[in-house]
Amino acid sequence: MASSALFSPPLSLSRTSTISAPRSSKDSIFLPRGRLPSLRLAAASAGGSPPPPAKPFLHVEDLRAVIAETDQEILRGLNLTVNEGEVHALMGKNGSGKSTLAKVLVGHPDYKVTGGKVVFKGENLLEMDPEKRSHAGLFMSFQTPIEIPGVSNMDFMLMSCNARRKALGVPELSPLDFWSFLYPKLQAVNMDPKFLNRNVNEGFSGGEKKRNEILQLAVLEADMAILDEIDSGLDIDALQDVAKAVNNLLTPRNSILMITHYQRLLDFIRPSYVHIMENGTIIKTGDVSLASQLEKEGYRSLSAA
Ligand SMILES: Nc1ncnc2c1ncn2[C@@H]1O[C@H](COP(=O)(O)OP(=O)(O)OP(=O)(O)O)[C@@H](O)[C@H]1O
Repeated sequence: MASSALFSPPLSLSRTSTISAPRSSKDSIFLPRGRLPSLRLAAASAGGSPPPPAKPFLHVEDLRAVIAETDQEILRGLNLTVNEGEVHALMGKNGSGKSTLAKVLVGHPDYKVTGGKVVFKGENLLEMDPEKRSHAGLFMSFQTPIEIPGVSNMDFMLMSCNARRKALGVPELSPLDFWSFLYPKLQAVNMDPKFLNRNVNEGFSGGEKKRNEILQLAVLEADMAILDEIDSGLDIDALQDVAKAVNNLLTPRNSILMITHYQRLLDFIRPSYVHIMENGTIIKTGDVSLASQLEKEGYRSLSAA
């Protein structure tokens, strides 16, 4: 199976077998995800019943990983917890290990885990093969999405969708049913249906590839999406379309870890937390103001060194 099929992930069929249409028509681009923690606190201090405790989705503890071929260590004792319903942004200088973390989490064979643990929805993620991770609800959108010559986009999405349904014991969709399932998602991503007849990502522009990644995410209904620089190569309209589509997919029961270099993405998809990575570990965590500080003062102001 093509690697992107292995790493492109799954849906939460446990909660619904279809993705609902965009929640709000009038552009939920600016959904206040970043306010999740403070809303919890506000509810508690207002004397209402305390909100249920946050449910950990992804728990990474002291994670160490090397490049399989050379044994060069890239992840050096990384800790991270993403709870259900949260959006986390991961920032950091070039080469700090952000994409490596993402690829290690989905089980990319270029890397070997040498220490630590990763629990995803209560299960040991590191014991699962990449396909099982996908079926468990983990999705990764690659920084440079791969092309799959000879496989039409439509066939690829239908196969990926039905592979997960099969794994979860949910009835597979016929091509006709799949079209009804897919059409609102195409609209949410503002993508021309003609891209479905082309081979996966073949000849797509950078922006078209990113939209296609988000369409895959919508089709697979992942519980947790790791989005590696979905903003790179997008013009401002495409960035807004993609951000809007991502926001429309967000519910209180799924989570996002998005890797980015730029605050502008965080203006559209508001994170609950921002983490700064350096030299294979997270050196600082804060709210979205960390990204503003970076924008103004650069990484030198935050460096652990
Ligand atoms: N498969 C590999 N083979 C060789 N070196 C690798 C491999 N994967 C990662 N590296 C190296 O590991 C380091 C971290 O790379 P990674 O892509 O994770 O950084 P990043 O923080 O995502 O960078 P950027 O912001 O530039 O995308 C880099 O020095 C990179 O060259």
